[in-house]
Amino acid sequence: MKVIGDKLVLATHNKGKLREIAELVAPFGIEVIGAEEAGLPEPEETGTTFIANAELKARQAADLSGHPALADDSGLCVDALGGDPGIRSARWAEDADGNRDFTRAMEKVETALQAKGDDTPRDAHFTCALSLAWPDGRIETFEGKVHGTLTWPPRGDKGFGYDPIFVPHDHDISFAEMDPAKKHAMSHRADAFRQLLDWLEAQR
Ligand SMILES: O=c1[nH]c(=O)c2ncn([C@@H]3O[C@H](COP(=O)(O)OP(=O)(O)OP(=O)(O)O)[C@@H](O)[C@H]3O)c2[nH]1
Ligand SMILES: [Mg+2]
Repeated sequence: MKVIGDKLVLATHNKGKLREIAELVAPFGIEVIGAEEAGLPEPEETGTTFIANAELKARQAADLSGHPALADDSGLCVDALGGDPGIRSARWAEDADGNRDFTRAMEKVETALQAKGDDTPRDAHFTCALSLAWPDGRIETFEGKVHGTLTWPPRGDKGFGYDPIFVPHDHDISFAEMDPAKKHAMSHRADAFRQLLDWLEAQR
């Protein structure tokens, strides 16, 4: 693909995301390198929006690696919790030592929802900002979403993160019970990726 070239850094340290993005990129025959493989540090996510954090991760990776870099900032936004955990979705899973445990993070979400009362709506969405940065300073960012409801207890062992409690609209199984190809066809990440592809197509 001409605008990208033949090498793309996937600027994420999250193995679940890395697997999903590599699968989305696979049909285009571009060689991908993960952030760890490229020896990139994990930047502090100081932005206050998904877009700002995706852009800072992509910019740092492109500058340090000298290759175009694609970064993803994403999270679960729960309506009744004012959009939390939102951009702090990874941090909600961390203990005092910074180790992540998503069983605990899902329990935190459920506890916060139950504290609001039995009739509290369980609507939620995932957001994903994908940012593509080039070493020459160009940057393009796209934001995708998928809406659904939260189920309890967690169901399924596929996917990653909060997938076991998220049931997308018009479905009755969680993202973690779904065949990965099916999640890829409808996820927030797939939505953002489709917009990125449309933009790339228009550049040719
Ligand atoms: O169930 C899920 N299904 C998904 O499809 C999904 N996408 C994102 N998330 C969660 O949202 C946070 C992102 O945080 P985040 O963007 O900072 O990523 P991260 O810190 O894990 O890696 P990096 O890309 O920053 O290196 C992390 O907690 C993820 O588990 C998801 N959870
Ligand atoms: Mg992160």
